[in-house]
Amino acid sequence: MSHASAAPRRYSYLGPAGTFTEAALRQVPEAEGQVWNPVDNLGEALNDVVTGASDAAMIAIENSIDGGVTVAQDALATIPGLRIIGEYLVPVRFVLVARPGTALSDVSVVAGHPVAYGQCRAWLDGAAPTHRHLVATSNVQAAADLFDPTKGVDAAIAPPGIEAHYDVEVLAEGIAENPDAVTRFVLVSRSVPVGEPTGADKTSLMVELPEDRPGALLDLLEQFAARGVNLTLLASRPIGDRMGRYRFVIDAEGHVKDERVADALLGVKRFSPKVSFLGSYPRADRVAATIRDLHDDDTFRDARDWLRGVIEGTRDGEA
Ligand SMILES: O=C(O)C(=O)Cc1ccccc1
Repeated sequence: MSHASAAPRRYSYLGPAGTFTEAALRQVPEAEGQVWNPVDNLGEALNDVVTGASDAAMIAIENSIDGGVTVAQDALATIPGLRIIGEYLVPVRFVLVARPGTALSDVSVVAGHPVAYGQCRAWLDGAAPTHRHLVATSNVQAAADLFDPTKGVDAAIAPPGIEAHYDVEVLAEGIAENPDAVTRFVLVSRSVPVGEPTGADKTSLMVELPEDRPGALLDLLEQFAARGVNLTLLASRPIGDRMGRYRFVIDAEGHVKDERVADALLGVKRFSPKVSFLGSYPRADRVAATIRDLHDDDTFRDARDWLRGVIEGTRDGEA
C-alpha cells in the first residue's frame, strides 16, 4: 500500500502517548509518519473506524495472563463492518510511580488500568495492604491522574519509562505477578478485501451454535479438526439476549485463502446460524502453521479436480 500522495492515514489508539497500545502501533510500518489519534477508551477507538474519522484502530484483544479482553471481543462481535488486518505482541511490565517525595507507606489510593491492576494486585496487597484501587483509562493516564488534584491519587501503576513523560518517581519495579506477560493487540479497519496468505497467518471468527442440538460444539470443533486446522484461541462469551446463550470466539491457524481453512469455514457456515468473519491476517510471531500433506492446498485442489472430472466423465472413480 502506498499513500504517498493521498491524505495521511489516521490511526486511533488508547492514549496518551507512552501506552502499550502506542508501542503496538509503533510496530506497524505503514503507520509511520501518519496521523496518530490518542483516545480514552475502546469504544471511541472503534467508533472512529466505523464513522471514518480514522482508517484503523489498535486495540488490546488478549493477555497471556488474564486471557481475552472481553470488552474488545464483545465489541468485535457486535459492531458490524470491522476487519482485523494485523496482529502485534507487546511484552508488558509495570512499575509503581508517585509524585516526587512520596513514600510507599503514604500510598492509599492507587490509580491503574483494570487489566494492569489485576496483574499487580498480589504485589499491592502485600506492599500496601490498605490501598484502594481507582480505575484509570490507560496505563499512562494512571500516571497523569497523579497530577489531577480532584482524583486524590497517591500512586499509579504505569509502564517502565513513564518518567520520560511525567515528573514521577519510581517506588517499585516489576510489580506484576508474571514478569513474562505479553499482550496481543489487533489493528482493526473497516471491511476490506482480505490480503494474500503469508504462510503464517491467523483467521478470527465469532460463531453461534444451533440451539438445543446436543454435540453442537463438537460439530463445530470437528470442522477444524477434520481439515487439520489448529485453533489458537477458543473462548465463549454470553450473547447477552438471555441466559445460557453463548457465542464462540475462535482464532484458527491459517488464512481464508488456504484451501483447508476455506473448507473448514464452509463447514462451519453450513450448520451455524451466525458466523462473523473478523479477518485473516499475518500472525505476530510469524510462526508458520504445520500442515500435514493430507491438508495442504494441492491435496484439496486435486480432490476437487477429481470430483469435477468424475462429474464431467473425464475421470472414472480412481483416486
Ligand atoms: O495500552 C495500554 O497501556 C493500556 O492501558 C491497555 C493495557 C492494559 C494492560 C495491559 C496492556 C494494555
